[in-house]
Amino acid sequence: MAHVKIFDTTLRDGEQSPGVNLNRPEKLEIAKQLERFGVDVMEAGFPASSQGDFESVREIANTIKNVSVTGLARAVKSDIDTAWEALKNGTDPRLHVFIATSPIHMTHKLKKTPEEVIDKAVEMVTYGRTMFPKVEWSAEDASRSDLEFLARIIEKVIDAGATVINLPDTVGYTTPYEYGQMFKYIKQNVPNIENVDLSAHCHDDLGMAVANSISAIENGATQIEGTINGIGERAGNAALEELAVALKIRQDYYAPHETRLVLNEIKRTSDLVSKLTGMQVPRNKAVVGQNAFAHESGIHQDGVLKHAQTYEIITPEMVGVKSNSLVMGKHSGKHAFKDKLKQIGYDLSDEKVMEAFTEFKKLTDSKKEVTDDDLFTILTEIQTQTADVKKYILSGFQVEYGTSSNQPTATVQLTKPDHTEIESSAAGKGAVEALFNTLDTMIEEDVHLTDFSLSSIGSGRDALAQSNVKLTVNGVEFSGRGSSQDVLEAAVKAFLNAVNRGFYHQEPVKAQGASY
Ligand SMILES: CC(=O)SCCNC(=O)CCNC(=O)[C@H](O)C(C)(C)COP(=O)(O)OP(=O)(O)OC[C@H]1O[C@@H](n2cnc3c(N)ncnc32)[C@H](O)[C@@H]1OP(=O)(O)O
Ligand SMILES: CC(C)C(=O)C(=O)O
Ligand SMILES: [Mg+2]
Repeated sequence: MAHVKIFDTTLRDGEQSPGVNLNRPEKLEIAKQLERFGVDVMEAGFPASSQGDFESVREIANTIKNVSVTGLARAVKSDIDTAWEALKNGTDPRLHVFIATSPIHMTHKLKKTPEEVIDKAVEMVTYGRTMFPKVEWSAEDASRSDLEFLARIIEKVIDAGATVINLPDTVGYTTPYEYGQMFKYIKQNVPNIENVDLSAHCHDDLGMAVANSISAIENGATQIEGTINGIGERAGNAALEELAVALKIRQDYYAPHETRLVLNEIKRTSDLVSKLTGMQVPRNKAVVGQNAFAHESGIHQDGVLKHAQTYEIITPEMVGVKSNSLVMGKHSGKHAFKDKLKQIGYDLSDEKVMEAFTEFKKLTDSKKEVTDDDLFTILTEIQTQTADVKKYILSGFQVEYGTSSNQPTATVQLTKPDHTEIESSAAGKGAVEALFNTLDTMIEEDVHLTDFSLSSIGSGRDALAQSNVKLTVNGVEFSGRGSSQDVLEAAVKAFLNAVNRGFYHQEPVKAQGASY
């Protein structure tokens, strides 16, 4: 079997999704899960882009031991120096340096001639290799580049020491046939290409990212870059879970290519990324959507009952979808609880286990059966929350509303970042709007709501509600999430979570590298 290496960029290109802003504990939690999932390389961020990103990349590189951690850099010396500072203590540090090679990018964005771009690429790869044992070089917008030029620059950067050559379809423009032909051309026309890994990086603007990635594999790519749930810049990147399952299910066709991903970690990885980024997975999404294994119509149900494979090509078990085991409840004790945490993949400090146990017990007072999904939600909150950061904290709220002529009115009590207690009231067309209007009057930053959603975790009247909010704080978009058995409380928590991220991000006196 030929091993196709998987380069995950959820924490870099994935985080470039508008409105997604992960804090340090959240990034670390995703990084740990990517390690369990078995990716070969993870791109933890773009260290030169901000102090927060630098700190996150450094912490991930220092923590993750079984995966090579990389960080992105422009063809700029100071970006490369910063990347080295962040990555140098990692187990297998590698640099990912890029420069655009298409006429449109070189002329209008970089304002450089093709020869200048070659010189810069060679200079920066050479420089990167003075520190990094491995250097990936990306030809940004490769799919719209001149092939002869591409071959020329690739040969030179390999001579300069690049160990991986990545050919991105940066704007999701190419088709599977064209993209495959580009890989074939490079294999045939770059004499030293056999010395390096050849990588594909696809975007999904025309819905072809996974198909393009597979075409690249068929034409010589040895590494595929993508993200969990396909999140990323604009329409996103190639969804790694789809790629991995496609290679597995159609191994009759794609053999000898296979990944080393642990397929039954797919569901947990997808859930974690979705929860922490606030990017909900569409119900009908391949492999991880809620409907991916649901059969609604009679003929299909009949077929599945008679023989599952009539309509089911992937089993839920293969990707780690479990039927909800409702074993935790009011009478469960600490031992069973700790065991359950391990089963659902959480390794918490003793202090956090106790915190989680208290939350769990609180929930069992009002909810008969606590599902794995409920626990996952509680644990994710606890594992990624940050203490000692200045923020708005909800003290309480009341809402008066009904369907008659009364206008819904909310009263909210908050503790402000400077620890003063405030209370305010406002009305709205509905209960949520009344609450959000009230919060608006209390928060000093300029806040505008751009998106709000509510969903239930599991089913039943007593299910937990999860809310996701996107809003702008002083013009910059932030997302927030909150969960509670009460839908209004979930909404308020999500609103404040987004505000606090914005507040922290923009606070001029924020501690360098602290998380929000
Ligand atoms: C295809 C991709 O996904 S590329 C990665 C995209 N990701 C991001 O941009 C997120 C992080 N980016 C950032 O935080 C900021 O853009 C920074 C810190 C990197 C740079 O910020 P600024 O210095 O304010 O520059 P700004 O973003 O406005 O412009 C980018 C500059 O980098 C240059 N540039 C772009 N790509 C490259 C490259 N690969 N190598 C060298 N220079 C580059 C541009 O030409 C422009 O230069 P100019 O200022 O001389 O015109
Ligand atoms: C930085 C590069 C690899 C990128 O994300 C792209 O070209 O899409
Ligand atoms: Mg990209």
